[in-house]
Amino acid sequence: MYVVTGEEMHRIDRYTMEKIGLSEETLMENAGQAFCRQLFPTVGLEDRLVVLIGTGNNGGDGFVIGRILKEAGFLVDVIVIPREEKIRGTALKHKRIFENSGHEWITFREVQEHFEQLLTKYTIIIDAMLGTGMVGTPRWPYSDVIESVNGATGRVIAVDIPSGVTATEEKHEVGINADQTYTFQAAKISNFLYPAAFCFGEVHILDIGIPRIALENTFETRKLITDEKVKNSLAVRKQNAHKGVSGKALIIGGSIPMTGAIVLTTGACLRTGAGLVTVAVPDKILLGIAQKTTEAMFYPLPQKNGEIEIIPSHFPQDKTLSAYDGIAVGPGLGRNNKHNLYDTFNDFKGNLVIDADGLYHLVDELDKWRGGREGGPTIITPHLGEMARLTGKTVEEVELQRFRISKQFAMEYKVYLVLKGPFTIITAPDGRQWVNQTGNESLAKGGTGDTLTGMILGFLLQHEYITDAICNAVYIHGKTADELVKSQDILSVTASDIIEVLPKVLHSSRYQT
Ligand SMILES: NC(=O)C1=CN([C@@H]2O[C@H](COP(=O)(O)OP(=O)(O)OC[C@H]3O[C@@H](n4cnc5c(N)ncnc54)[C@H](O)[C@@H]3O)[C@@H](O)[C@H]2O)[C@@H](O)CC1
Ligand SMILES: Nc1ncnc2c1ncn2[C@@H]1O[C@H](COP(=O)(O)OP(=O)(O)O)[C@@H](O)[C@H]1O
Ligand SMILES: [K+]
Repeated sequence: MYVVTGEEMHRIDRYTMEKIGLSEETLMENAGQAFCRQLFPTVGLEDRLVVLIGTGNNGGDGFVIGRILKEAGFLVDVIVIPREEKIRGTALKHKRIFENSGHEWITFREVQEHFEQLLTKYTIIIDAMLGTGMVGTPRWPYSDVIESVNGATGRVIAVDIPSGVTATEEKHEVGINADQTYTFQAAKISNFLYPAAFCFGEVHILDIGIPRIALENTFETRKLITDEKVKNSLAVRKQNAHKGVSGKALIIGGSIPMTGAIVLTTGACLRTGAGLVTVAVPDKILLGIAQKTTEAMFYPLPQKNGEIEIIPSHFPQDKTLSAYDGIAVGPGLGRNNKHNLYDTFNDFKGNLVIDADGLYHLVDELDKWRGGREGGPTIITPHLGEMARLTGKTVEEVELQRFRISKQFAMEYKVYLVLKGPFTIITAPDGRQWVNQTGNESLAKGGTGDTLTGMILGFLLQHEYITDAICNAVYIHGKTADELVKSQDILSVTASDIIEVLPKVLHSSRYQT
């Protein structure tokens, strides 16, 4: 399942037409047919439907949908919003097919005076006005129609994308608030960017017969993490495994005011398969942490200002770091001391995960990190605020362009970047991206990110491919929240709950059918 911009989708369409030879007319017919196949089980003969049609190919899809619904005997009105003569090209062909089949449509001008009143009679409103070809903000009369539809009571289903929303990382002013969006062939990028994401409602991605090669050959990969991908890529453990080959993890952090974070990271790391976990914390808080992490071992360090110092002499590569396969640094680390992350970890050969306060300190040494470190891969897991700090942008700027900004950063600093939040985006140093769809707002609570860090580290120790490990951790993390809200109020979920249900969710993800 791919995620595309409008421009990329147009390139894919062109490839399909020019290189493969499927005509636009056929694709439009397929799109309308696929839309109706999805719609039919949800409509009854008592429903009153309306299809709102625009000038472009989105409107062309609307004529196909209108024709199929009328042929099937549904009560459906078709309203052309712009002036009729503006309809051209393939959309015009399908308008003629609609008319030649003996069906009638009306113009918006005819009903403009009582349009809002008219909308109240429809139980289903199909929005085929503006698609991925829209530029800027919707002009009149679309602007008024969008407002009226948003005030109507019927179920609103957007064709391909809610009208008014662009398939870009640009801010949109006004858009249809759809209950459902039936989108064609690939998810559209704005589906995962707020506030546009609010407009989409429940999304269904429908196959309209564009061959896979057209997608693979025409844009750089941006994909959804699917249930199937996770199921097929979860790590397995060999029968003759022992703790020494199941991954040795070192988790660095914890401070006097923040003891819980590292407990959560450690718990999650163990629950995702780590063979041995060692926790590096200030000696003064070791005992308290030890009481909560039965299986962990400890690497106590002198505390200064209630925190540890990450400097090469505290973590010598040959005597200490070389014993570990993976390291996570940052949970509860604190911000009082100065650290030297780059020189401490540059030669470390395993995977290095940097989170939370680790990212806070990373900002001070960013220049050194450009191009990546020498020893091995680095994974960073910022939320929007941390990403804003890393890039010197505002949170709003990052939120609007999460894909573009992640990609730029991951490629420049040669890191695997996990930009957290609803629809977490994972970017590899070569620019490939994956979008996660699991999880919910119950995760908006302190400690849930610390848990994710432990899961990422745990999976990195098990998986062959780094991107599989990260995607699977992010997906399972979200799925624990989805599982928890089935029986627990959305306000009540805690980070500890995630660790508690993790074994069950991991098991069910592995064996799901
Ligand atoms: N090209 C293809 O192969 C296929 C395209 N399909 C449909 O085609 C859509 C894309 O078609 P188009 O590229 O024609 O684009 P649209 O259908 O989004 O419409 C663009 C039209 O809207 C007008 N327009 C642009 N910006 C506007 C604004 N701000 N205010 C008012 N009017 C504006 C333009 O003058 C143009 O006529 C997709 O979303 C999808 O629904 C499907 O039929 C499947 C196949
Ligand atoms: N509204 C939301 N929907 C889905 N996931 C969310 C939402 N809010 C937060 N999350 C997830 O919860 C975690 C929060 O991480 P973070 O902000 O680092 O928390 P902390 O630092 O307190 O541990 C991330 O994995 C993020 O993707
Ligand atoms: K639309």
